Amino acid sequence: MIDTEAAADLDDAQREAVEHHGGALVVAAGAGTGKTRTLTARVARLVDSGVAPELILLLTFTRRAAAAMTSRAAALCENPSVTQRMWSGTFHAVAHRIVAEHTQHLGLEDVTVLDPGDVTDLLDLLREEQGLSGTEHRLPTSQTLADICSRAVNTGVPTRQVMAEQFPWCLDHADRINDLLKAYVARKRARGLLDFDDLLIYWRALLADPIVGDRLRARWDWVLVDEYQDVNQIQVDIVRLLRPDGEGLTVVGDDAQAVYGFRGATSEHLLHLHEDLPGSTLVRLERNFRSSQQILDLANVVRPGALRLDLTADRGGCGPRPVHVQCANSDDEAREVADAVLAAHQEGLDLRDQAVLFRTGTHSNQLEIELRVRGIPFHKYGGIGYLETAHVRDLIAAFRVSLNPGDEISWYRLLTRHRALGKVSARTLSARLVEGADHHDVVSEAPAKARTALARTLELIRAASSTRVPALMVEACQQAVEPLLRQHYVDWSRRAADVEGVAQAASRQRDLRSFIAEATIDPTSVAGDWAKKPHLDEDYLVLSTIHSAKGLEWSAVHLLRATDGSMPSDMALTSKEGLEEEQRLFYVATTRARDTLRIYSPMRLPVHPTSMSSRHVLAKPSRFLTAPALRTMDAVASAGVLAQPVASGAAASKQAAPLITVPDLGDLFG
Ligand SMILES: Nc1ncnc2c1ncn2[C@@H]1O[C@H](COP(=O)(O)OP(=O)(O)OP(=O)(O)O)[C@@H](O)[C@H]1O
Repeated sequence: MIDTEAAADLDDAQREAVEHHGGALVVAAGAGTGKTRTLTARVARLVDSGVAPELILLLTFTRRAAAAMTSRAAALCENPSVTQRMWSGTFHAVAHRIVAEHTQHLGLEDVTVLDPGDVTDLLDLLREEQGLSGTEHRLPTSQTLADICSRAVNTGVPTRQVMAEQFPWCLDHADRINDLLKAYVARKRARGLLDFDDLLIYWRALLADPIVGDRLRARWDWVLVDEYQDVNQIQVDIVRLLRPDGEGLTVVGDDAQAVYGFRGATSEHLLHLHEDLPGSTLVRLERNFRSSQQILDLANVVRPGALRLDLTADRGGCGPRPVHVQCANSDDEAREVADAVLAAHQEGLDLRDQAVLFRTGTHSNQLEIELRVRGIPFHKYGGIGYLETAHVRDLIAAFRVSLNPGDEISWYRLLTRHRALGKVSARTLSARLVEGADHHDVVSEAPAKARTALARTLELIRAASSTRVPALMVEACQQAVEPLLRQHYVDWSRRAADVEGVAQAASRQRDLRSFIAEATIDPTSVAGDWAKKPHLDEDYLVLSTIHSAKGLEWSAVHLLRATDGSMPSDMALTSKEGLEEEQRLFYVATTRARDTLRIYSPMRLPVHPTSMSSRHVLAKPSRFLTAPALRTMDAVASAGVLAQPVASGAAASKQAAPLITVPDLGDLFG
């Protein structure tokens, strides 16, 4: 037997968590204190002590985290079979596996997962059917309706209350919205379609059933959950149903890093679990192995949350204090960042060990231009969402109709990719295809201009459906979608490699259905894994939203737009919860840095976040940069600020006016 603790290099508190026996274990830990390492070592330790990997379930927040932790645990306990035998994945991926195994119990013929794009397509389709898409009924967008529905389902709060609290402008339409959402639920049930929330609801329902629930509980003796602060109520219920008395349960989290309130998560779940399970043990990790004490001094001041954790740096020595850089405007901010990145690079720090973080994708617009002009390579993560993976989802839609011709939403998606087919025709024709209409008839019912392309698509989909060999099926689907996508996306050349990559990965699968479910559940990471990414040996600067930077670390971190309205985002200013979540994001951002941290506050910003317009407003430094926080930092004025003439009183207030007035050309469009 190998000594897993020694192999994992643990400190006393981490070792206590790894070796814990009996009763539930709640590991409450600050940033950089080795939560991931502790969880991984605990898995390795269990296997090492003779637990069969099949009896362990590891639930994580992303697919990538599950894969990384499983392979690290396998390496630690020198048992490669762990990667195949242990149950691990995101809540949604595991839910899909369980639901797919129990279709009969749930009265489902097949499991078709709707991704968020499919959900809005289905809502669009229902609005059309109910005559609600005309301009006389100005209903909120389908995206807003989907958000209201998901919020209600995840929190158990009725839609009317959700609207009153979070979407007050929708209240005038509450009855119509509720009718539409009822129709949405009925259609999903009738067609066996499951959105992401349904996956969890169905899993919870299976666990709540006395017979099936007992069988499922007996499957795992050990349940370990990462990032527990980000679970929502349904996930809490699932965890509690899996381990009702807490025996064999380990949860790990940090209440100050809960940043998924918009998905119904609340930072309180972590502490509630400890309170609700009297026999549970709470282990606190406060020793930080990532950052210098100077960075932690700031992090400790900005850290919110009920768990009073004070981080202490494990590493000795003294690092530079974080720097607060006051900039004249966003161009000046971009120049300052680029200068600092290049200076550090010249001193030997790789670009990839430096990162620029921001609250929202648009905050890096000016910086991206600056980096291109200066020839600094960069890669941007996060904030891309589903739009960026649309082409991958198009290919997946072709796979889905080949496997299940009753998948109306995927037909609809595929048909709308045909140039001469509008939404109305696509809707009518997809309904015909679902009925099983002859493909020749469907083609003859299409608008004349669309017939040739449609005939070709349907022919290839028929070929794909008629083979059982995954590689042949994938090839036919790829042939079907490529010409459509080439016409549909202006930036096709950028997207082609993703489609090729995903097709190749799909053709290697033995179980195409699971692959499709996984790609539907997590298209960004699936596309990211197979799509063209920078080579590992390439050096590039990382640009990332704070959400996407969670769990990561760099030597140097630059945090953009620390101004009120950007961070906290003005969308969050109206509610206490919203503001608290922004503060947790600020904490996540500051704790990503190992050695240097620079926080930028431009004094004026464009009126519209995406525009390069000449209209600017004055911006105040973020309210999170309180006096105690600033005392832990050095203040620096950017070159742009230093170059400005000193202004005071009335002159200073004039700074709200643009520096250079550009004609707005509005008269041209009168
Ligand atoms: N006992 C230890 N000895 C040395 N280094 C450690 C130890 N535990 C963790 N580390 C290192 O500290 C850093 C942070 O660890 P890890 O990513 O597991 O922390 P975390 O708590 O998940 O962080 P966060 O919540 O901020 O993302 C990593 O570089 C890790 O290798």
